[in-house]
This record gives sequence, C-alpha cells and structure tokens, in this order.
Amino acid sequence: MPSPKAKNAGRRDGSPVLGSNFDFVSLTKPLNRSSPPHLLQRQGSDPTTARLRASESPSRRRGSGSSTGSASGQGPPEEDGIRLNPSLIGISLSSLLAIDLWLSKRLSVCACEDSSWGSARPLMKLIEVTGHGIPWLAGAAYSMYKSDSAAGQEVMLNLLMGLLLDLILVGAVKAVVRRRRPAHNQMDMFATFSVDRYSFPSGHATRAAMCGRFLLAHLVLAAPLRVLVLLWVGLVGLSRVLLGRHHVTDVLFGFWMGYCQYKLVEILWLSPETLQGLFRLSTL
Ligand SMILES: CC(C)=CCC/C(C)=C/COP(=O)(O)O
Repeated sequence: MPSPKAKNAGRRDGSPVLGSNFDFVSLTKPLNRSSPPHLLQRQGSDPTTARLRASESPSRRRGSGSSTGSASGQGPPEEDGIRLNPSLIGISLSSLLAIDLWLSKRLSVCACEDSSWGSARPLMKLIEVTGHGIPWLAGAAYSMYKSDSAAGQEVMLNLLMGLLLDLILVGAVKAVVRRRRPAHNQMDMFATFSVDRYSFPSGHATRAAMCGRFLLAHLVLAAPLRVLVLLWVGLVGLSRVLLGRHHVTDVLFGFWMGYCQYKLVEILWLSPETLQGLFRLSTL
C-alpha cells in the first residue's frame, strides 16, 4: 500500500482524489489481521495521523491493539466498526471533489500560451478584465457622479454598496476556506488582494452574478441586451476555468453566492431617506 504521503504528492489543494483515499474498500475484503483494522482506516484518511502512527514502535502499537481487542482476532470492537463505516456524505463529497479536480484540469485549455487553446488566452483575459472589481467600482462611482436624476444616483449608490459588500464577503470566505488555486494557474492577474491567492469562491463569478442580476432588475434593457448580460455572466464564469484560475466548483458556488448577494443588497437597499437619516445621525 503506497504511503499516504506519496499518494497525496502533487495535490496542492489537498483534495481527495478517486482511487487514492478509498481505503474503505477493505470493508468488502477480509481484513489483514496483522494490522489493527482501525489503523487501516486512519492511515488512509489522515496522512498526519498515519505518519505519527508509523513512527510508533511495533510493541506500542501491539499494546494499543490488544487494549481495543482487535489484535486478539475476535474482530473489531463496536466503536472501531462504526469508524470504519464510510459515510455516504463523505464518499459523495470526495467523489465530487475528485470530479471537480479532473474536470477543471481538462477544461483549463487556456491556462498558458502552450495550452491547446493557448491562442484564446488574450480573449479570456479580456473577459476577465470585464469582471474585475476595479472597472466595476470605477464605473458605478462615475455613473453615480454623472447621473442627473435622484433615482439614477440611488441605483448606482446601491450597486457601489453591493460591490463593496461582495469584496468583503468573498474575501472572508476565501480566508476561511483557503482552497488553493489550481496548480496550473499562472498568477498574472492585475490588482489582487492577498486573499486572492485562494480560489474558493471565484470573486469574478460572484460579481458577475450579482451585477448581472442587478442590471436586469434595475435597468430598462431591450431583450437582446438582457440576453447579452446573461451571456456575459456565463462567459466570465467559463473563462475562470478555461484560464485555469479556478476549479469548476469555485465558479458554481460563486454564481450562487453572487445571486444571494443581490438579495442582500435588496434587503439593505439604501434609499434617499435612509441616507438622510444616516447623515443626520453623523451630524449629531
Ligand atoms: C482590487 C479589487 C478592487 C478587486 C480584486 C478583484 C479580483 C482580482 C478578484 C479575484 O477574482 P477571482 O477569485 O475570480 O480570481
């Protein structure tokens, strides 16, 4: 059985991969009695624990094995039996992550100039710029400043608030989850925050979904333009994976998060009355 360390080598995000972490197959075969069954499970599922256990002396391991009764050949005690049962959620999650890694790698066809669709990389990077935070923040601020109607200013102010909220929420989730970007990603994006070295969720996807919903809800657009907005949202998400910047799940979750963020903007909507109230409070 290859060591867990060797099995995990090269997986920068540490996600489980089909065929590498599935030691629970031993459930369908007779267990090797020379090593306690609960150790088999632990070595497969937790490389750190496995390394620590490997450094224990055989006599200590034998000692701990007999104390649980599993080395005596009477079968694993009930609590170990429970630990050996792979949970359905665990398997589903591992499988989903394995598919995600595989699919993301297959789709990263513009990850560098030498990739199979390398010539489309400049176009993908252009799409990336259209979903970047800076043009959106600058555009919303400029439109608010230039707008000659109170309604227009109100809409742009709330878009601005939504964009700032998006940066904060995405930054917070990235900092908590800390999923590394795909190994094939070239970190050549302009104007990034330090949390942007993490990939979950895609900030471009959250922004595109939130802004797309915002534009459709607050701008009076002809049908072809509405289709164009939807197309743009999809293209921004797709370009993240093609460029190798993100895993597929980063983008899908980003779309969902951006969709919810728009709901939040609606709830927190800043009306002229709210603003006047805030101004009055600040002058007290
Ligand atoms: C500097 C400002 C205002 C925003 C940063 C925007 C940015 C680079 C986000 C990272 O997006 P992904 O998570 O999709 O790579």
